[in-house]
Amino acid sequence: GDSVLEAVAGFLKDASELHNGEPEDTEHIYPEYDFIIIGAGTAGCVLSNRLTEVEKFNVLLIEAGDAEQIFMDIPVLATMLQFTEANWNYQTEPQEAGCTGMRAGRCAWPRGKVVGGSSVLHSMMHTRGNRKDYDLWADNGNPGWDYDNVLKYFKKSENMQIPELAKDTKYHSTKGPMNIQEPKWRTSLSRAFLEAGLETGGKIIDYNGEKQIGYSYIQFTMNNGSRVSSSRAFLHPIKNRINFHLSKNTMVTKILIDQRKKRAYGVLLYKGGETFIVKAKREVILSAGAINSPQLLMLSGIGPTEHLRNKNIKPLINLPVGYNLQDHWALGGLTFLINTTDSLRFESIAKSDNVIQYFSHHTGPLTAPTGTEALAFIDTKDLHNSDGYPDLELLFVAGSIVSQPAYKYAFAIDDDLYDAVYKPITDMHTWMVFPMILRPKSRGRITLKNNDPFEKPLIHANYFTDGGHDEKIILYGIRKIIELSKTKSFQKYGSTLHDTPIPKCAHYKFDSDLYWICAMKTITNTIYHHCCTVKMGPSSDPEAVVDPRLKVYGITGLRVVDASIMPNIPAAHTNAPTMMIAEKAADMIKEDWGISV
Ligand SMILES: Cc1cc2nc3c(=O)[nH]c(=O)nc-3n(C[C@H](O)[C@H](O)[C@H](O)COP(=O)(O)OP(=O)(O)OC[C@H]3O[C@@H](n4cnc5c(N)ncnc54)[C@H](O)[C@@H]3O)c2cc1C
Repeated sequence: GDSVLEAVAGFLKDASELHNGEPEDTEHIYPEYDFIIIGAGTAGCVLSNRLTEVEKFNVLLIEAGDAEQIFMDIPVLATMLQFTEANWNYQTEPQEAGCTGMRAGRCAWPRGKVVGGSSVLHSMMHTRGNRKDYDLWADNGNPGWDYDNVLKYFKKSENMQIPELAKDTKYHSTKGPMNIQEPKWRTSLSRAFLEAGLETGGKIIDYNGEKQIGYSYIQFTMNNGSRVSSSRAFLHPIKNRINFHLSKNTMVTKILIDQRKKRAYGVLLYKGGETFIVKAKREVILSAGAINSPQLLMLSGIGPTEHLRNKNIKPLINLPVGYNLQDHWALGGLTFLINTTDSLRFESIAKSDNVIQYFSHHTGPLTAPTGTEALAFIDTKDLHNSDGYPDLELLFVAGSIVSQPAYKYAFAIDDDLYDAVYKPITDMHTWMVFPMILRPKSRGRITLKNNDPFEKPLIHANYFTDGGHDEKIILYGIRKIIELSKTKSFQKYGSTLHDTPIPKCAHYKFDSDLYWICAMKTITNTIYHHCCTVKMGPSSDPEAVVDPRLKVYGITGLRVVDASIMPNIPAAHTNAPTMMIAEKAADMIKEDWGISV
């Protein structure tokens, strides 16, 4: 077997690779740079890499959080990271319909506050979305964002390590910095999910290939069994570029704007107890993510005039910043009990043998990303069209809320609800599927609580406020999952629906449509794809904040490049689309400064 010594050696090697690989915290920040990028998240890391390819550009990347740590790379620990300093720890405001069974009626919205941003907390699922997502962006007045144009940017990041998929060179590449793998270890239940899909008329597909409808194991942003954050893929390789500085533990509190020229000329920073100004010769680029980017714009006077006045901020440019908030969410409690021991449970993962195996060889159950193993994309309006446009995703998990003590806290589920419904099955082997809406019609909003940059903004998720469309999609998903549970493939495990009703919904007949609609509004789970709060659109679009080249309307020297510019949420987990946005933005920025791409 593997020796403890071998594991210790492996651990030390991993730790020093990470420590020596991440760019250092720059000691001397210059008074001026060509470009200042705010936020070292998914987008900020990609941009920093691509812009510093041009030797005459110098770049300062500013990150509020600290360095990435070794335990953050262990895939099975992903959810635990939410309890560290690396999480901004946001919560939604109480709302009329969703999240009512979560603690104080608030859903937890974790976001990465660390070098690598949310790509350090995320579950590493790599999905691009559908051709129609991007064709629609283009049709709505954003030339250059159609699928044929963005495909090359999806490919540019990618280093596809799954051999069968790498052969499809029209859709995949092996030349980019971001490794894509299948995990080295998975439960047998994930195969049951795919087989159940086949039994009920589905197909197995590469959802990042030509067509998207069907069932698949998940492709992950992993290398050799551990996480690849955006920082590992894009910042580590540029550690020694002399035209690149990274400042960690540094908050941008304001974007500075010359009011006469209407030009962004720098940022106000807070680091180590000091406040100071750094100027940008060419551009300030905001990549602080879908919650912090709108917050920082509003703090700087760019936003809805009335709202800014109410918060004692001098309005400079009236734009609908913070509106159009979109997300993917699901019923989080649809649990099936099994009569075998094949699910992923915390106590069986956290065994010393597994830990030793992980650090010796990067294999075993610690390489399983939070138990999410397989998925299906479904077009509920055109079921038999393999080239359809999915509005529903089924996200299979080889466990459930009872599989790991941390889940209850991560999802912020109310104690009484948990005790009534889940405590009785705490020790059982289970699986679940998130019935996840992909193209919601409900729209939320980010607002400021006040004008203090250290105060959290307010998140109005507004789930289920669209008059009934969104709940029907999730309901369809619930019915489909119950159908899958009854197939031979899942009956091999004796799968049965956990049927203890949620007390709040117990006045409806269990398993009736009304019961499930009540359940989804009670145990509402975000899938963490917050986006769209700084919408890209043509000048004729009253909701647009940035133009199709991602420049903020009415001002020069300021772009936004991150998940907040998406006009509509794609039918995808949003990390890969955010990398694509940053790859494309880098080319646009180079072009605009006379560099041929
Ligand atoms: C728990 C979780 C699980 C997820 N799972 C998946 C998944 O499996 N697959 C997937 O595709 N997507 C997933 N996502 C979503 C994905 O991670 C995000 O869509 C993506 O990382 C967004 O990138 P971004 O660049 O827009 O923002 P971020 O990556 O969040 O980067 C923003 C950065 O800006 C920094 N920042 C913010 N404000 C300031 C300031 N004032 N000054 C300085 N720095 C600042 C932040 O600290 C952060 O590092 C998940 C997200 C979470 C939170």
